Amino acid sequence: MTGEAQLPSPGPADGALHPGLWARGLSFSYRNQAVLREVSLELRPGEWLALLGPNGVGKSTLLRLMAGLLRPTAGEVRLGGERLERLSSWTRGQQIAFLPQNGGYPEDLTVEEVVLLGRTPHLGLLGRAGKADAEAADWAMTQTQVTEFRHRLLPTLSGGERQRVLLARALAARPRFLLLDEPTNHLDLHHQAEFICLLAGLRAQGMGILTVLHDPNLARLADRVAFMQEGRLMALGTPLEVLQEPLLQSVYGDWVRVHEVDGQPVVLLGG
Ligand SMILES: Nc1ncnc2c1ncn2[C@@H]1O[C@H](COP(=O)(O)OP(=O)(O)OP(=O)(O)O)[C@@H](O)[C@H]1O
Repeated sequence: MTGEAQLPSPGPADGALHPGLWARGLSFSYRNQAVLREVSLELRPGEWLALLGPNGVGKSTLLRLMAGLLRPTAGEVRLGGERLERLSSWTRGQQIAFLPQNGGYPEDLTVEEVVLLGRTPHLGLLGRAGKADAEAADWAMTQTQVTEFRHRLLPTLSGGERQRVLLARALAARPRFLLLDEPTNHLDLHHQAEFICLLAGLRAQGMGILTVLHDPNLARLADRVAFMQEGRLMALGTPLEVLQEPLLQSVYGDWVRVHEVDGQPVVLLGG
């Protein structure tokens, strides 16, 4: 575990040194409320990085900054060495897909049409979807098991079904980096397990995935875990390094217990 992340020095070789999506010294305020303070972390290609922390510490804000949807008040985000704001929104959208926590959704489009919206950054000026776009949407619907709903409107789906459709929309862009804010909300245990398998397949294809989660027992399945508290990165490392009882108790209270089972941390409430 590295504790508070060190700022790597910038330079012309950044792209080679940091092929991932790299936040460096990020600070952010909403009006006068400082929400993030000097956060540095890199989402590497092919890894699953889980971001944990209590409510309101700035996790969603960090994801929005890394997606280029907010501008930092200090620090920067780089994609393969290039500053995010130097890239066009098309290029950004092709490379980084973002699933918001409570994003709205179009109520009058079918599942298939919503998933195709994920292809927008790849469409030309005329905005017409072609064969490659249809294939990418089909692939995304298959991955998230929503093909059977393809002709239904979103309001007619259950919360978990809709969550999978919105994940499919993000996947349809076939991005290099996928930023998911509480993607397992509404998912039953079966679909959580399917989601974990899906992430394994995507990582094998080189996709870097950053998920905000509240369940440490899901986060322990990630390659690395980042832990935030009060706008700062408190810990970054393997699940075993980060999911330690003293850290979790200091943040969540004494009722949190961490047991090691087969070399894995298992987090329980009470007893
Ligand atoms: N648009 C906004 N305007 C003003 N303040 C905001 C805005 N969005 C978030 N905040 C505040 O910024 C802080 C961080 O919010 P953020 O949503 O990033 O936290 P979070 O860690 O994702 O929380 P949670 O786990 O509850 O989703 C909170 O205090 C929140 O009230």
